[in-house]
Amino acid sequence: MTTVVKVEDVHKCFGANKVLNGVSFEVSKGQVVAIIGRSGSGKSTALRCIDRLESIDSGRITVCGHALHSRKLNLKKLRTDVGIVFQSYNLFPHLNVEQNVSLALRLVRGKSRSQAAQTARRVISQVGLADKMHAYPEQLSGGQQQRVAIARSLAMEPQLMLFDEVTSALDPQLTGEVLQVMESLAKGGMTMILVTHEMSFAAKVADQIIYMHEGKVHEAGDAGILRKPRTPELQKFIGGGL
Ligand SMILES: Nc1ncnc2c1ncn2[C@@H]1O[C@H](COP(=O)(O)OP(=O)(O)OP(=O)(O)O)[C@@H](O)[C@H]1O
Repeated sequence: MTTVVKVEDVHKCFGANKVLNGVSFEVSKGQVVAIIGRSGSGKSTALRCIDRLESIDSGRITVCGHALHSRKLNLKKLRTDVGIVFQSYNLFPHLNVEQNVSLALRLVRGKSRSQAAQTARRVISQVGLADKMHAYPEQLSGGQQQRVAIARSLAMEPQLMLFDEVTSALDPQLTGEVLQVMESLAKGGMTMILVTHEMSFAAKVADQIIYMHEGKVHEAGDAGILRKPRTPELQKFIGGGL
């Protein structure tokens, strides 16, 4: 199986705070990996290192064939191969949905206005917002705005999608509609890494669960580790069950 992400013995400090303390894991093409763990365990930092939004102190990370430690790293190509969606949507308020999604296609991918609009319409329909094509962000719910943010990433045709707690700011109903889009992406074969607090979603969709604890991969495996955790730390984290 093709390896899309290889993280090897990664260490990272913020000042005296050791945030990643020897993290290693691999993600194969088409796999969905959920990173779970307590607040402050280093989940988001690990994810951000994969897109080179954070640099690392030691270790190696290879993503979609890009060696992130290489001096020859093509950051622009890395960023087009890897899509990342955050908790905050960061849409342009003065642009409508179609324009928000097509902007990067024109600026980064150099597509013509009509080519970009065509791709935008396809991915906006994919996230279930065909009827909101000309709406402005303020006219959309949080869940709809988050789906636009996902569409914006999809438009770049990434090989890997990273999701950093994308439903944390949403109420349960809106969370459901965003998770549904993520689930359909997973079923479509997209390689995905998600940092999430949605345990039942992780159990349902992820091929691999990574439990981070104090900057390390403390326990990893398929969804079975959520039903039968081996370590007291993961048992305690899951608490009363899914
Ligand atoms: N840019 C930064 N500068 C300094 N410290 C940071 C920075 N980013 C993260 N940290 C610290 O690194 C530690 C891990 O943060 P990180 O966001 O990776 O944790 P997390 O497991 O994703 O937590 P949460 O679930 O609350 O988002 C925390 O102690 C945090 O304060």
